[in-house]
Amino acid sequence: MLKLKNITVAYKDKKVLDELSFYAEKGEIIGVVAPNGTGKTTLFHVMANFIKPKSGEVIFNGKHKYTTEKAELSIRKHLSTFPDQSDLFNELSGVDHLKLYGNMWKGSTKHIQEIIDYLQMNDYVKRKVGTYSLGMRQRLCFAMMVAADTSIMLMDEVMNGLDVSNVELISQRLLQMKKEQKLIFVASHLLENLDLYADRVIFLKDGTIIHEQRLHEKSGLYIKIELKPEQYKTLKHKENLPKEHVYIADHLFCMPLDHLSYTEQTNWLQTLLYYMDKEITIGPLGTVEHYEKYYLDKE
Ligand SMILES: Nc1ncnc2c1ncn2[C@@H]1O[C@H](COP(=O)(O)OP(=O)(O)OP(=O)(O)O)[C@@H](O)[C@H]1O
Repeated sequence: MLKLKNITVAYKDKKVLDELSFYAEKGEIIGVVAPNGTGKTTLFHVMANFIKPKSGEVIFNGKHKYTTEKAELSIRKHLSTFPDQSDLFNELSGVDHLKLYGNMWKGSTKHIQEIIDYLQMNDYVKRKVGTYSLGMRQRLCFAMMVAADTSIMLMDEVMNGLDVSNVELISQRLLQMKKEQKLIFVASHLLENLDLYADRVIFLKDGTIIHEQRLHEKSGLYIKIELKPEQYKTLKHKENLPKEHVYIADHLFCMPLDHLSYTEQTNWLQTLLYYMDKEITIGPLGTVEHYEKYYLDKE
């Protein structure tokens, strides 16, 4: 559905994206993760044609590219981007904004009341946006995307400034839209939240995708335990650790369980229980752990 081919973007001589390639299908939610200033927004701006890459191309449905104004218009009918809070009109109401997006993309406003009900916006949606809190504005921005109802949605920092119950509400709606075969990109710093709904999480570094984590495929199980560097050193010295183990960001030891017999797994658990301070968990490496591995580890 959406292909990025060898995308390079540079601001002056600083390369932000470097020959980045990627393919995404409908019905996917893709998390985009990286520290501040790495290039997530730049990537979204290339996909939306707000920035022309120095080289490379964006291809929709195998053929449409941003080559002419006409081609861009036909792509933009199917693609919406998360509004910036500063783009909202303070003198208009939330309903006005939803009608605007509904009319512009879907050519209808009939579906808007359901969105208002779902996102629990009835109390304030008729008021001028200038009176909204940060969280109310953010919810409105998400509601505008839902009103646009496009097949591709680029959501930059969708969960910013939202409380726990709103994060949950929006997460559930994202899952519903995925079922409707939307392709949704979510750039977020709420890493654990991505594990709830993303199919894949891509990690950006040095202008490219350094890791792609597929969340719904069966992935390896690990015993995970917090260890101080001295404890890890002792463990390493005393035990014959398998080379596949990982020690992340000087605090988390992860011991792979795959390929071990039941007895070996039990023995390792007993060994590690000796070091337990807080808790031992068993599970696959999640987005948080990959993040720490790629961005917080020194080597
Ligand atoms: N118009 C611009 N001119 C010069 N440099 C820019 C411009 N826009 C972005 N950059 C630089 O490109 C890099 C990537 O910025 P980008 O906004 O894409 O990062 P990000 O990963 O979205 O960050 P954040 O998590 O803070 O939103 C940063 O170093 C930024 O300073």
